[in-house]
Amino acid sequence: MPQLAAAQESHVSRTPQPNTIAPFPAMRLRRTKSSGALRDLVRENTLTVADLIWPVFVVEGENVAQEIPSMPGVVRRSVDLVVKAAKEARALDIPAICIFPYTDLALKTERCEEAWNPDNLSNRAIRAIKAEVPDIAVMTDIALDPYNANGHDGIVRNDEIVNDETVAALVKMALAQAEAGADILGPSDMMDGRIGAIRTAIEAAGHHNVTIMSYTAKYASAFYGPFRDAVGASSALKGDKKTYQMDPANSDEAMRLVERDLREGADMIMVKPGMPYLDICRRVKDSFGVPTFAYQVSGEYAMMMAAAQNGWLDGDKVMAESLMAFKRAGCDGILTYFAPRMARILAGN
Ligand SMILES: NCc1[nH]cc(CCC(=O)O)c1CC(=O)O
Repeated sequence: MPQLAAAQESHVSRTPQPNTIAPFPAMRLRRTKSSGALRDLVRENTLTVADLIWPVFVVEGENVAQEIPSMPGVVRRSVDLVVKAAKEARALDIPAICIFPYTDLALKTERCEEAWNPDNLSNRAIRAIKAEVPDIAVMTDIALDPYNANGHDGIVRNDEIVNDETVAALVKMALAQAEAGADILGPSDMMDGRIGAIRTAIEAAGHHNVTIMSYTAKYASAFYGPFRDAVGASSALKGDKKTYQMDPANSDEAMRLVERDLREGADMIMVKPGMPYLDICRRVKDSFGVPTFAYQVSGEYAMMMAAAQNGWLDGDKVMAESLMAFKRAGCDGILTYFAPRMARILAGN
């Protein structure tokens, strides 16, 4: 068991002691289910709008909203419309928005220089949001894939994703994002040593309050397919990401990664994808008691939307149930494309 403090939060599960179970009919577990009021009283977890982080896709242009066929209801927005979306999100009390750029093919290179361009699409979006909606937290993604001719999260040399050179590039990318005004940096690259390197660099640059939410337990998953369409990385990617993202068969390894990232300076930990990895969320929360987040990824969103569009599932209900499941699993918050839709329902409209 890692040495970091054991979790004491209310949402940590506790097993009832055997002597609290009375024999039937002294105990009828249906009693506390017998009305809405009673169910409200005994509910163990709550989902609120404060739990939601909204991932949005940014594209060049003005007044542009492009549909993404594999993510019904999600669009790529030009910077002006991203600012508008941030305003809407803030009006709904969504605390954070996360920026993902769709990069023009012409800007994708093998050295990925566009990633740390202070005026790249992502950094322009961050600046524009912070200028007009200063009280929404802006989260970023740190990985080279949107800028990489190879589609990989790291620099590729002789068919290898080279770790240390990639970390140096990620540090430059992180600094440019912090400089643009990002509140939460989200390293999603899965290189070794990146959290420590980024933390050291942003401290040295004076960004003491810039937080890091590490994509710590990020699995090599087939559930990212629609996202890669959304950011235009599907066609670029050669091979797979198994030499850096986690093996879906592993769970102990995730605990080692969490401990490492916390020691290197991560403020918050993320598990990704979400629904197939709720056991990992629970282990992280129980073992470390630190701010724990899950990313309900594009493929999870696409599955639910496809079934709802066919009339096979009730879209609103599966959305709400799936998000509550993250709270039950110990998460403090969820990155979800459903954020505005869920927020509207939580607000009662
Ligand atoms: N490193 C980039 C990144 N950041 C978030 C996602 C996936 C998000 C989603 O599927 O919704 C990915 C894709 C990948 O690793 O291939």
